[in-house]
Amino acid sequence: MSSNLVDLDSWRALPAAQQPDWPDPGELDKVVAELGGLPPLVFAGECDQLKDQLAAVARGEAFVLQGGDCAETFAGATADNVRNKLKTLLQMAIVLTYAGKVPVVKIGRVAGQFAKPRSKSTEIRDGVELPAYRGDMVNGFEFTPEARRPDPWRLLKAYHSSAVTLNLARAFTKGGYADLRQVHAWNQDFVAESPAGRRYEKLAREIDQALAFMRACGADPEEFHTVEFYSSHEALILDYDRALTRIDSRTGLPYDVSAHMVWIGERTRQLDGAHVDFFARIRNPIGVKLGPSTTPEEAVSLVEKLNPGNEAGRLTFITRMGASKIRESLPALVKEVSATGARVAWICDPMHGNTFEAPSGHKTRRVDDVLDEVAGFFEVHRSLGTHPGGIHIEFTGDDVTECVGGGHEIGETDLATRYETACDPRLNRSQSLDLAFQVAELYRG
Ligand SMILES: O=C[C@H](O)[C@H](O)COP(=O)(O)O
Ligand SMILES: C=C(OP(=O)(O)O)C(=O)O
Repeated sequence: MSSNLVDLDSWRALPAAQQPDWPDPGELDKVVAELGGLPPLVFAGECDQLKDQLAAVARGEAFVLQGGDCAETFAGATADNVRNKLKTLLQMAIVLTYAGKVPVVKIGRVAGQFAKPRSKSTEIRDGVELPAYRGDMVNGFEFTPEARRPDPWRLLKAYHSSAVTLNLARAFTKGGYADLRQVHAWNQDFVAESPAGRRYEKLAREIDQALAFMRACGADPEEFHTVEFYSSHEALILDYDRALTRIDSRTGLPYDVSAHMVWIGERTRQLDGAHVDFFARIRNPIGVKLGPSTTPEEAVSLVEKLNPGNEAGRLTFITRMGASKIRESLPALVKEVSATGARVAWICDPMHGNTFEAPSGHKTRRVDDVLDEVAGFFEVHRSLGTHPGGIHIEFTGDDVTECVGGGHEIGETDLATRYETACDPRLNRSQSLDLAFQVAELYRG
């Protein structure tokens, strides 16, 4: 067995946070063996293409739009859901590209985002205590002992749901749906009812005119007809991502081919932990979430462990500080990491530091806080002369009522109207477009 493969299992000797308490390890072994024989979901060469694009992001030449569900569900792997999510991502990307005048790297939180770290390992309702829901990859959302019992066979279902989702995403992005001539079509069901939709429609008309002019000049580049779209998820359940880690036939190097990009979450980025060890050995572009408690020394140590060769595009820091903390917590991290000469892309997750519980008991976020954290992210990087490289958001293409505020002024008492998330509150389509317009203005400066 090559040294790479042997190294790939060294994480098993280290503490691994947030792992399910599988009732029967023997069943897990059977699932892992079966997963290990299944085809890759992505090609290592595509991972390298994304790495090149993230290198451009780190140089300030491109901008990341990374987003999707907080937690994907097996039931959500449908054509309508994938199309609606993609449609919103494409609309946001168009706004950023046209209004922000910057190439946009489109990465979905899709086709693998089926596992969730939790603040508490159990949940109590009316005196009944059950294991917390950890995502469809682990257990069921229903509050029953049967549903909440971790089931390793769900790992296989997560693989197949990921394959279905990725297949749909590839079909939509390469098969004409993402053609720029659809720029109005993506908005048809939206424009009348939403201020953001009407604002988008004005921009779409300008784009149409620009496209007509380009065609009249004889220009009709392929980039107008398809888009590059990449998959990503938090590689939380290491048995899943290890089983889908394969040696690339071109380079002899290991890639986690469950997705183009994977990231380490805020709760699993321990320097001496299993996740950092595993991530240090795969060659994908990788991300690490950094919360307000991150010290500059930790950030520098993460660079040293995860990208000792200072490979361009390899490492992205996804900061999730909270609107009230970003302006004080981010500068020292950026300064210290930049002082080492590390080639790191910095993107902002304006969601996870801004969660609170509404009086109704729903977890929610204020759109104003989301917008303010992104503004703070740009302010810090502009003041330091570094690059605000992108945003990482939880959104849906549906008109859910999960985050308060935005163009439709959703109030805390409206949350129950259409609260559908399996874990954390997501921006709805209108709120997502509002965010894209603000980011475009911030990017232009
Ligand atoms: O998405 C991130 C985490 O999985 C989530 O915020 C945890 O939620 P909890 O604090 O309700 O466990
Ligand atoms: C769990 C997540 O975020 P964090 O690790 O930053 O809490 C997430 O992005 O789903």
